[in-house]
Amino acid sequence: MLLQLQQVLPTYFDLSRSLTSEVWGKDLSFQKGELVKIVAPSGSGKTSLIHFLYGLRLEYQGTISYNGNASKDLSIEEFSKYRKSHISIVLQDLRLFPELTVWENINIKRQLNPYHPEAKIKEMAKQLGIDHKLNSLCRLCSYGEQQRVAIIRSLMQPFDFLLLDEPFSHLDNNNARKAMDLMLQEAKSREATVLLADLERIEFFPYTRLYHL
Ligand SMILES: Nc1ncnc2c1ncn2[C@@H]1O[C@H](COP(=O)(O)OP(=O)(O)OP(=O)(O)O)[C@@H](O)[C@H]1O
Repeated sequence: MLLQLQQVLPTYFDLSRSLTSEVWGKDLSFQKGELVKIVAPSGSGKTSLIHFLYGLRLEYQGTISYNGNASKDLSIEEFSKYRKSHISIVLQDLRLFPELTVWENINIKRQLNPYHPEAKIKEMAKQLGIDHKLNSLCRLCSYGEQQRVAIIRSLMQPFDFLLLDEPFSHLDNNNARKAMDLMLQEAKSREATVLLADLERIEFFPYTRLYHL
């Protein structure tokens, strides 16, 4: 399993951005199992990069390919089918269903392509300290609780790549570490690559490769 970025640059960035960035405009490839940290100050394009990698937006020049297949060459349906088994994500804005419960939000994702049995939802919720919220509507949960819901939801499917956009921004260090441990354990069991884009302050991600955006 291989992820390659070739000369990727948002169409709305000046070419000069690739002179200072270790990612924009560069050729990079990531193998299965790598832990990649992308340090990205606000405004450097962190969310843009994560959206491009997940195929949510295509306003970039250059090529992003999974296993040699350029994602821009796939139709929306083809890429969405590919993601269901190969790429999972925690988006910065989470995109939970506010009118569904915590349990429902997680289980909807699980049912699309189950990697874990239903019982795992409760187990993970307990591990991250939100088991008492399983029957609450998501819109009534704090943002930090919702971040943990999005994290657990991302672990319900099979994946080779886990994309994380500031997943711990509303968590205290203790809860962030627990969430990180769970994600690392899940990634390891799938031999998956984790790509974490965040501000400098995440100290405890045991990255194998580090880039400045
Ligand atoms: N579609 C677009 N068209 C034009 N400019 C855009 C577009 N999307 C993002 N930008 C601009 O690109 C820059 C990077 O945006 P992005 O959201 O990727 O940053 P970020 O690094 O994730 O920031 P933050 O950490 O503050 O969330 C910003 O200045 C933003 O206004």
